[in-house]
Amino acid sequence: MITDAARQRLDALAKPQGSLGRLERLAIRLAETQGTLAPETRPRRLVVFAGDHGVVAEGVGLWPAEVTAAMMRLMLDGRSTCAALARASGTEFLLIDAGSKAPCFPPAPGYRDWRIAHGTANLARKPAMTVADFDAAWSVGTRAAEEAAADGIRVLAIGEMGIGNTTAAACLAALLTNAEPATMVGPGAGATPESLARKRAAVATALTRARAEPDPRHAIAGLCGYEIAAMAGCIAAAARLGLTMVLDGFITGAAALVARALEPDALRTAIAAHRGEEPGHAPVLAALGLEPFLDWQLRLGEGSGALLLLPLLDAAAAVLRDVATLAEVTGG
Ligand SMILES: O=C(O)c1ccc[n+]([C@@H]2O[C@H](COP(=O)([O-])O)[C@@H](O)[C@H]2O)c1
Ligand SMILES: Cc1cc2nc[nH]c2cc1C
Repeated sequence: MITDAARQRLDALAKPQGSLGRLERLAIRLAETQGTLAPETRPRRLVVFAGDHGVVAEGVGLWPAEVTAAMMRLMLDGRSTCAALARASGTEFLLIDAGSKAPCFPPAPGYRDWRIAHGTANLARKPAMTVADFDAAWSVGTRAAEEAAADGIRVLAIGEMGIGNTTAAACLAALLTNAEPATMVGPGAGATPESLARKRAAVATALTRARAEPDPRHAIAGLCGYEIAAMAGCIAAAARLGLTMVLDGFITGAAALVARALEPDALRTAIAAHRGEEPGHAPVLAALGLEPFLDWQLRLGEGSGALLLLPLLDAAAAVLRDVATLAEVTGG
């Protein structure tokens, strides 16, 4: 099995066993995702899925929905954090609009306007989307993964942008881990005590409705976001296609829960980049059974945490590939 082979190779290298610490665990996980002791980390691509959220009308956060479009514009101009970090790590960048309220931007190589709708319904009042729209958004993600595979991408970093999406993610995380809703609610992109109280109330109301829904797809669709559904579809498809995927933060984690709920093998090639500051992220990762590799107090989103792991992924691959074994050195 590849896990044992990778462990044996790392133990045989010209270094004290285990001396590269957690880099060795990353090397093993990377080898597992590609089924080889010579994994590749390039070419690679960051896909950021965008969407807007009707629940913003409840006053659940600090920022207006217009910030989603403003950040998308900045991403396309190459001036957002994720655009800068993608350049710094030699990673292609693609922005996929699955359901934002943004204006139509001019066609650009790094931009796909694959919108299913222009924002979700307010999940505190009614289901966020229909199952048909959920399936359509899932297919947007499938298409993104298939395009990446066709382009020869080996590592797909996955992230999102969407004002209000920590509320949707908190709902999905509570539903799919069976947690108390309040444990999944945090400040997101910023909060006041009042906005936090409104967010807790919105999540509790939506959860009561979703938990009464006998069909899991209906329950999920009623809480979801277009970018979250698209990420879930992308994760499931990337697993099927054998693409190594690097997952970003709390919202991406919630999408991974959705993916696994609908396709049990969806995390076969997934690596969790980091454990972030949002309080629900750690329990989500625990439920996913994924070990986060960075603990850097991140809470940005945009795939930023996934991009930060990529140089370490290069390092892990280089160790597996380039370091001699002790037997080669000693001739034994
Ligand atoms: O990735 C994370 O863990 C993360 C944690 C907090 C906030 N965010 C980002 O902030 C936005 C959502 O925050 P909010 O408060 O509007 O729900 C969205 O664009 C996310 O990318 C992301
Ligand atoms: C400025 C800003 C940038 C972001 N990037 C991802 N989520 C975000 C939320 C805000 C508010």
